[in-house]
Amino acid sequence: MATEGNNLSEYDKSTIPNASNFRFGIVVSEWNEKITEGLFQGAFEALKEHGVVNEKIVRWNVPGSFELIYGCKKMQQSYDMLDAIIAIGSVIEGETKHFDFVCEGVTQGIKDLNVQNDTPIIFCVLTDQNMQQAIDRSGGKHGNKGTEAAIAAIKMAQLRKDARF
Ligand SMILES: Nc1c(NC[C@H](O)[C@H](O)[C@H](O)CO)[nH]c(=O)[nH]c1=O
Ligand SMILES: CC(=O)[C@@H](O)COP(=O)(O)O
Repeated sequence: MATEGNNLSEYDKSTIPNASNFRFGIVVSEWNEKITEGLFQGAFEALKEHGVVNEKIVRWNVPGSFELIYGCKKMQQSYDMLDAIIAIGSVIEGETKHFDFVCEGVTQGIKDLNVQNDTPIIFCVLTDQNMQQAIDRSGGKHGNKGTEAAIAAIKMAQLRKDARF
């Protein structure tokens, strides 16, 4: 298992650019709220650790992970000064195939937004078989995917800035 043996929150802090001049958006799904709030806290704290002030972080909530697509699209359109956006969700498998369609839909939708628009969107959507797997990846024994997503957002913001010249 890719995450097994690794910790989502561990990284070499010396390799991360100073993010104090970047602005970030975070769109958070309200489904499995305890998980998504844990992911948000991981992302928020990592951004702050690398110099981002509260005023440079915009948060919107959406009902579920499928709505992350529309929420991120509108954030791209509404805030052209954002350097990157983080999409946070937690999809947990149930009895039916709905899990498959939600996961595939949000994956493809966020991919499309990255292709069609210039503000990068980081995919911080957990797709777990059960609640324990989600707990383990949102501040539990495997670390916090929100932290990983924040670092990815900083790196992509820097790449986007460098690519302009
Ligand atoms: N079962 C989960 C959902 N389902 C809801 C969908 O995301 C969507 O809000 C609904 O189909 C209306 O369009 N969402 C999650 O984020 N996590 C789940 O486990
Ligand atoms: C990902 C989902 O929508 C899923 O949790 C819904 O559960 P079920 O498949 O049992 O209806």
